[in-house]
This record gives sequence, C-alpha cells and structure tokens, in this order.
Amino acid sequence: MAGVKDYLNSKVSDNREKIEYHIEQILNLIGEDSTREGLIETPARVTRMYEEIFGGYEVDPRDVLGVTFNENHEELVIVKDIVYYSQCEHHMAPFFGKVHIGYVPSGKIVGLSKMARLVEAVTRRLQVQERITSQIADILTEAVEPNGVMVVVEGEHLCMCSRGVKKPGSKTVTSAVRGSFRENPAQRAEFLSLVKD
Ligand SMILES: Nc1nc2c(ncn2[C@@H]2O[C@H](COP(=O)(O)OP(=O)(O)OP(=O)(O)O)[C@@H](O)[C@H]2O)c(=O)[nH]1
Ligand SMILES: [Zn+2]
Repeated sequence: MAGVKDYLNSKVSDNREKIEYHIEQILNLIGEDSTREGLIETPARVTRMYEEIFGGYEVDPRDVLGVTFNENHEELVIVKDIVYYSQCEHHMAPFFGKVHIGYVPSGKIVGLSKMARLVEAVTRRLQVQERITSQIADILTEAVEPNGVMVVVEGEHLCMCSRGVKKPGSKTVTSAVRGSFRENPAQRAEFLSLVKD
C-alpha cells in the first residue's frame, strides 16, 4: 500500500539530535535568537512533540489489526466519533476531526479499540485527509476480509484557517466505500444515519 511501509525507514526517536539542531537553525533563520531564555529549550520541546505527533511512523498500521476473532455477526458494526489529530503534508499544519468506521463482517471481527489504534497509526504522520480515509478502508478490508467497509472522515484544516484562504470553521468531509457498500445505497444510508450527530 503506497506510503505506509516506507515510512518505517526513519523515525523521530532515531534522529532527535539532528532534529533539535535543525529546529534551532529555523528559529534563527526566521529572525529569532535561539539562545534567549524562552527559546533555549524549544528545539528539544519541539522534538519531543514531533515524537508524539509523528508517532505513526513507529507503527505499521497493518500490524494494528493483526488479531481478529471468528464471529458470525453479519450486520453492520460501527465505531464512530474517533477523534484524530494529523499534520497536513503541504504545510505541516495541523488538521483534526473525527473518523467514523463501519464494516459488515464475514466471519471475522476485530477488537473495537484496534479501530482507534488504526486511526492513530494512520493519522500521526504527514497526511492528506483523502489518504487517511482510503488507507483506513483498505487496511480494514485486508485484515478482516469483511463484506463491506465504509469510512467517513471529517476535518478542519488549520492551513485554511489561520493562513492562506482564511476560512475558519469550514469542514472537509471525505468518504471511502468498499465491497457491499459500493453496490448497496441502503447500507450506505444506514451507516450515514447512524453516524450523524
Ligand atoms: N486535497 C487536500 N488538500 C489539502 C489537504 N490539506 C491541505 N490541502 C491543500 O493543499 C493545497 C496546497 O496548495 P498550494 O497551492 O501548493 O499551496 P499554497 O500556495 O500554500 O495554497 P493556499 O492554501 O491556497 O494558500 C491547498 O489548497 C490546501 O488547502 C488535504 O488533506 N487534502
Ligand atoms: Zn495544509
């Protein structure tokens, strides 16, 4: 799957000193004095923050759904309102919102918490919202081999609020449908009615 495994080649925890050095350079290059009291710890703080917000690179998202259970439930299962924080790959600015995941099992189910772990693994990277949406749908499809999967992601992008076009409050909604959801409008409608507030 494009863009998932390659990311495991490098991670913040392997490169702390170099990242700190470069953050210090950026502070000076934007006109600051990196040696003043308020900034002296900033390169180390930013690096620790990067470990958190880019923690997805430490994980292969496909491993998160490694354990499944045999179960004969063949109706819709939804985990909704999973909050995520990601960073847009165009501006390295935060975007955030909620993920709603639904699937119709075909003999296999997955632990509910693993859905949230999958969201963490996919979002704590440089991303675009569309790719988050399709990666979640594809990884769940591959792991659980369900009859169908539907994923809806809502996002507010700070690169559109605090800069650029400056439209705070605008929301982007993306969806991905796989398997039975593609052919079955009633199933899509059921999913959408169950995830709406
Ligand atoms: N499709 C998509 N676009 C995104 C996402 N996050 C940010 N963008 C957009 O990426 C685009 C990058 O456009 P560019 O013209 O290269 O960059 P820019 O000059 O900073 O663009 P403006 O934001 O319009 O000022 C912008 O239109 C952003 O709104 C995302 O998750 N999905
Ligand atoms: Zn952006």
